[in-house]
Amino acid sequence: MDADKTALLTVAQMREADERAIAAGTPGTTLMQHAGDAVAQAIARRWTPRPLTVLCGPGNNGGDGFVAARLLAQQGWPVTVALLGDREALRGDARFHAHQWGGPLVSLSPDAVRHARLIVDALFGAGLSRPLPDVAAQTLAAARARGVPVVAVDVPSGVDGDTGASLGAVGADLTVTFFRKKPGHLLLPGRTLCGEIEVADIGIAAPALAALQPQAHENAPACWLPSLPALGHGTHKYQRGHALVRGGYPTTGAARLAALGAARAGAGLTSVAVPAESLAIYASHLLSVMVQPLAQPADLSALLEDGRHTALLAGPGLPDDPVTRDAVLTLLGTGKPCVLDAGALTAFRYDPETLFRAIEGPCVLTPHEGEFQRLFGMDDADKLSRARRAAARSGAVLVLKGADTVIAAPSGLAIINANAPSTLATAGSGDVLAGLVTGLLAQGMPAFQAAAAATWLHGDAATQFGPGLIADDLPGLVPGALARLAQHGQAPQAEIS
Ligand SMILES: NC(=O)C1=CN([C@@H]2O[C@H](COP(=O)(O)OP(=O)(O)OC[C@H]3O[C@@H](n4cnc5c(N)ncnc54)[C@H](O)[C@@H]3O)[C@@H](O)[C@H]2O)[C@@H](O)CC1
Ligand SMILES: [K+]
Repeated sequence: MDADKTALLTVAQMREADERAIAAGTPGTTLMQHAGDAVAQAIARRWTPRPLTVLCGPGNNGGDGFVAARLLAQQGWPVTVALLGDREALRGDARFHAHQWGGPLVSLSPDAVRHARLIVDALFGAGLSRPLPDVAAQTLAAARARGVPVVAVDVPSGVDGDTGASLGAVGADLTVTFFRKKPGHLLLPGRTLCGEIEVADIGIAAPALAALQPQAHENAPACWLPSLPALGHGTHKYQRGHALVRGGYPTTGAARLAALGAARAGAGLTSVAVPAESLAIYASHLLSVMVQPLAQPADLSALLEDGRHTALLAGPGLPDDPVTRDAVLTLLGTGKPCVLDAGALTAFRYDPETLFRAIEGPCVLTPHEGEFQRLFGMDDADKLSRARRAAARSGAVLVLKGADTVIAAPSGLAIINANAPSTLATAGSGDVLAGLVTGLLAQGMPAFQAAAAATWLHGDAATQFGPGLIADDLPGLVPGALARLAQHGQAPQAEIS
């Protein structure tokens, strides 16, 4: 897989890709023919012929629907088209293909799906910017209520391709989209509404992608594999970095999970610096991780003078108090790669600018939604925009966690992760993630790539386990996830930038 395959296009970029392909000599009617053909083929691969109703809208999405209807009818499927609006009102390529349709044509209404055993939703594409018309929502809902499978063209109508927001979408079992996915296929609730997603080639030349300069990607090894640390013959543990985690007390499990994450990600040495009174607790549960007692919070500065640490983590298990603030500012003051999570973020809720000013070296912030809002404030923008804005404001790489984790760099480059099973919704799983990022940073991986790779490994580790997963299991599953990277083949020439 090459990184181009992971590109996500905005609605505007997809329109531009269509226009470029047309300008380069492929007529719009041909692109639409290919799009409808891809939908028909995706259907024929999954279902045997049965009564099919194709719901067509007033734009080009509807045009794709007319093509799919014609091709499936030619293969013997009993097909009815239910049109929103008037055939004579259609324009351009859609008008052309609508006039190629000679089969039954009815007006869109819930009645139109009464006898259907499969529905194609070609009402609206990813660019819809106003709520789905009532009759469209009602017709789709009527089909869903009867349990009839729905195949969406481009997106389930009502899903915003840029944000994943629902403008009254009902959802589909299969979504066939064209050329590349859009962010809305991966961001919630769009991702859930899409069902299975198939990306079809409709004849837009791949080099067109470079001109579009995509700024978002779907997380996959191709995005970061070339900068994943590799072991060579004779590698010494001191060449694999030294991760330091600031542990807390009385909450000790979080930092221990994080430390194990850092070690499993491949840091040559991992240490936890802990309040002296908790030394025995940490030491009795960690064998391969070194435990360093701090008699005074100020001892952290002295410990860091040693200079051999290559990445630093604070947050898991720390309270959001002044001691944590000081610890964070001490870590950031070294200029070394830092990861801040949980209490280390919330400690700056009343004064985020102090934190942002202190961020100078490579830094990764890993908030969940609550921590994000405490630090960056409430904002009703979509998740991708919020993560990008927060990265630009803080100067750090943002990992805005959730089932659709967004990793954003201050430059605006972003990666959306779809590789996270819901079993990760368990206490402590974020601590392990913070540790994985730290372990990769410790080995010299750049912050954006380390954040994306850690998010991928975290999800892939969980995927190997299944139900019943707890955070304690995760560090031990990371080696399997690392081993599976080999299946992604040769590293591509260039990762995203
Ligand atoms: N040549 C191309 O541009 C290609 C486009 N393709 C298809 O074209 C789609 C995009 O086509 P369009 O840009 O025409 O978008 P849509 O098919 O989503 O249609 C938008 C049309 O609906 C109208 N509209 C929007 N919201 C409405 C509302 N709430 N109520 C009533 N009318 C509303 C708009 O004024 C516009 O006429 C893609 O999703 C894809 O399926 C594919 O055929 C590939 C080639
Ligand atoms: K659609």
